[in-house]
Amino acid sequence: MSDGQVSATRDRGMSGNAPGGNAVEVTGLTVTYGSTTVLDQVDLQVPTGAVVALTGENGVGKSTLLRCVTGLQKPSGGAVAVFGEPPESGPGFWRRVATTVESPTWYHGLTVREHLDLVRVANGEDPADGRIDEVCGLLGITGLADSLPITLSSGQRQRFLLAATFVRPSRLLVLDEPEQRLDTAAKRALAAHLRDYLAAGGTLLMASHDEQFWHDVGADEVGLHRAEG
Ligand SMILES: Nc1ncnc2c1ncn2[C@@H]1O[C@H](COP(=O)(O)OP(=O)(O)OP(=O)(O)O)[C@@H](O)[C@H]1O
Repeated sequence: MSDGQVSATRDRGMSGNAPGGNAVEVTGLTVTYGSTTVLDQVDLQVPTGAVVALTGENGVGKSTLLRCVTGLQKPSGGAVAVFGEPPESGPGFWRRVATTVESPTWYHGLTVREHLDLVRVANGEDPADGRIDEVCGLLGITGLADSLPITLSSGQRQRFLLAATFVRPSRLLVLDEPEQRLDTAAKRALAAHLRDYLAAGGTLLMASHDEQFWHDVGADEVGLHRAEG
């Protein structure tokens, strides 16, 4: 491969033939921007119920890979399957997959709580069933319920983004550096929540620069590497 291309290396053991099948299966994924190849023939399997952390230097293509997995970006080549189907194959996809890969646009004038109510209702769930309170509690944003998103600090906004993701029903979480901008206690709480999500049968694919964090979540590391010249 030439400079600017990457390969994926599984640094810890992970079978591509899990009994429950693969929640995510990426085969020969290639992404080019003009004459620059960012991802070149990348393969990745995330077995159902597993947790994988994509790691690697800035610009190596982690977010690009995650966008392709969620169907938010069309690859130049290769194939992606999520629970056996191409991503974004219909509204049902977003009932199974929740992601922070693209930040949503917030509605001016709606509070944190009102946004979370909206997400819950749009997904056919009861906003008063206690789930929002539970998620806000674990992320430490209960006291921000009446705040407008524009008034939040960067770390508070990250907690809010995670909350809006966690109140959606999902079987697969695709998270882009979920630990970013969080303080130490919030990172620990987030890691504990993600472990609970996995214990309940969920699958997690994330990008992360924080080794302690992805160790705490119990992730298998898959390193993306720029190829030598
Ligand atoms: N729309 C675009 N047009 C051109 N190049 C792009 C575009 N989006 C991303 N890139 C390039 O693709 C490469 C991979 O970007 P990506 O955001 O996937 O990296 P990353 O591994 O997630 O980086 P970081 O660790 O900094 O978040 C970078 O060199 C980036 O400049």
